[in-house]
Amino acid sequence: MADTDTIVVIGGGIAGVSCTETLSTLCKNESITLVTASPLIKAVTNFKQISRRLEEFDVVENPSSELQEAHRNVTVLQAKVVSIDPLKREIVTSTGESVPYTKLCICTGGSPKLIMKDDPNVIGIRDTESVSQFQAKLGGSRRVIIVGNGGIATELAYEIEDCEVVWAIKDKSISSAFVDAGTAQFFLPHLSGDKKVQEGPMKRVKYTVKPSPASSSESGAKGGALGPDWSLGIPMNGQVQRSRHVRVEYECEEIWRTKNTDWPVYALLTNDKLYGCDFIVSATGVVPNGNEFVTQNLDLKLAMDGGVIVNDCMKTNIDHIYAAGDVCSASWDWAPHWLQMRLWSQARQMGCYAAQCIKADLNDEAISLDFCFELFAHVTKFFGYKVILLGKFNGQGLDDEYDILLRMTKGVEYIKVILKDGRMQGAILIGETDLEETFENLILNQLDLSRYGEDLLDPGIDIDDYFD
Ligand SMILES: Cc1cc2nc3c(=O)[nH]c(=O)nc-3n(C[C@H](O)[C@H](O)[C@H](O)COP(=O)(O)OP(=O)(O)OC[C@H]3O[C@@H](n4cnc5c(N)ncnc54)[C@H](O)[C@@H]3O)c2cc1C
Ligand SMILES: NC(=O)c1ccc[n+]([C@@H]2O[C@H](COP(=O)([O-])OP(=O)(O)OC[C@H]3O[C@@H](n4cnc5c(N)ncnc54)[C@H](O)[C@@H]3O)[C@@H](O)[C@H]2O)c1
Repeated sequence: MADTDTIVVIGGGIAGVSCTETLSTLCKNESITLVTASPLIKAVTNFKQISRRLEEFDVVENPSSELQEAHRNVTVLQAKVVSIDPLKREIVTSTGESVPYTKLCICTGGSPKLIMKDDPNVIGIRDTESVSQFQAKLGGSRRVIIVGNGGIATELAYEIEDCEVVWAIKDKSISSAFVDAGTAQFFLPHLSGDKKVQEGPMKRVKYTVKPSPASSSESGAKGGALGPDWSLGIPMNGQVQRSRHVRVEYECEEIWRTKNTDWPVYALLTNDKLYGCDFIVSATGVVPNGNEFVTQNLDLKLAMDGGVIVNDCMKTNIDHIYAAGDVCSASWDWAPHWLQMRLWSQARQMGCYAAQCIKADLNDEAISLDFCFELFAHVTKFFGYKVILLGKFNGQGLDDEYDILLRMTKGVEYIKVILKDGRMQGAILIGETDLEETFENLILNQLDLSRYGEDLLDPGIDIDDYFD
């Protein structure tokens, strides 16, 4: 049970845990209570900075006792929060327990935005439980349809084996939530045939689930979102031995489904094609759990995407209440080369920064926006390749008034640079290019690169020598 001077954090995902750990270090004399619906909580381990902005780390799911043991001023309460009373400054859990707070940080994540809720033939993937459900269904399947064109769909299209895959996308090219049509071309050969054999170690974050006696979450609440490398070590095999092949249906949506004796479900696409399949994966994005606590009492302002609006101090519109991670919408004036994407790295950064803001607030100190929000930087892996996205990597917000430099070696690497008025605005680096550090600097320092022209990507020139 929390005492009266407690900072409360809601949510045991990466945002909530990062916030709690940072608070514990910064505010040694305060007590901190993490209230989470899930029995397991996330932890970042082996954190390494692979460049100034790109982070490498492993992620584990631990029993909450480990957090309490490591941080003496932290108490973890496994409970679902059902309401927040900003006047009494307390939260109430589903078991009726109330916990007072001095400061509160909402880190309740998001929920999969499914094309059809409550249809057993349509599943989404968010947490460990939903992956188990997916694996079990896939094991007995001959054909699945993937709907959606973002991170999850891209990973599944690569990972699923021994099962026919139909990938139905609204766009003209695959993986459009991350890359443009030109870059997607580089990945197309990997939709069929053997998977890429990894050469050497990958600079990439890793996800591990530690076995724990605890298994069910409170009141059916979902666990934290899966993250980096969630699919590694998770066999994704169907029931028919066959070589990998993904059939992509472009520019269509799934509009209607029915049952039949041959297949558990038939899906009609807007291009008039009808596919029978065993089940449909809806990998169609995330809705922030922003409105979960909105009541007459708690008029939390939400953005158009459903996220809780936060300012550059991670504060919501309600006094003493902060938000971080997938649940929030960053509503400050973004730096020219930053954008919000609901990603693991941003959830961690926002959680840590929210803690710094809370500490500053408690001590009446000023705080300025953390430098991690100066440049968008994401490292991931698609189709077996390391993928690094920097700055305005797709020319976002540049109104098509930019130049593109490209370098591509089929099956090895793909480099795309976005330039405006000769200055680098963003880049996509696929493969082991080792250009991330130099490009980060070039985006941040806005050096005029006009005189280098295409030499900028000439493989015969050691670009580091130019700029370091
Ligand atoms: C399949 C998958 C793969 C992904 N892969 C990547 C990747 O490769 N790279 C990457 O950067 N990002 C990836 N992401 C995104 C990343 O996982 C999320 O952006 C990040 O984990 C969000 O963290 P969070 O703490 O904000 O929210 P969450 O992880 O969703 O955590 C929310 C927490 O709040 C708790 N909660 C919710 N409501 C309540 C309540 N009322 N009371 C108490 N507790 C509550 C939940 O139980 C949970 O513990 C992936 C996501 C998925 C689903
Ligand atoms: N490697 C990575 O970095 C990685 C991997 C997996 C997931 N994630 C993150 O996890 C979260 C969830 O992943 P996700 O793939 O579900 O979301 P996403 O936001 O990456 O992609 C959602 C996709 O679904 C499409 N879509 C939306 N509604 C649709 C509809 N009705 N019909 C057809 N298509 C529709 C969108 O156009 C978009 O292409 C995201 O925040 C994502 O960034 C990241």
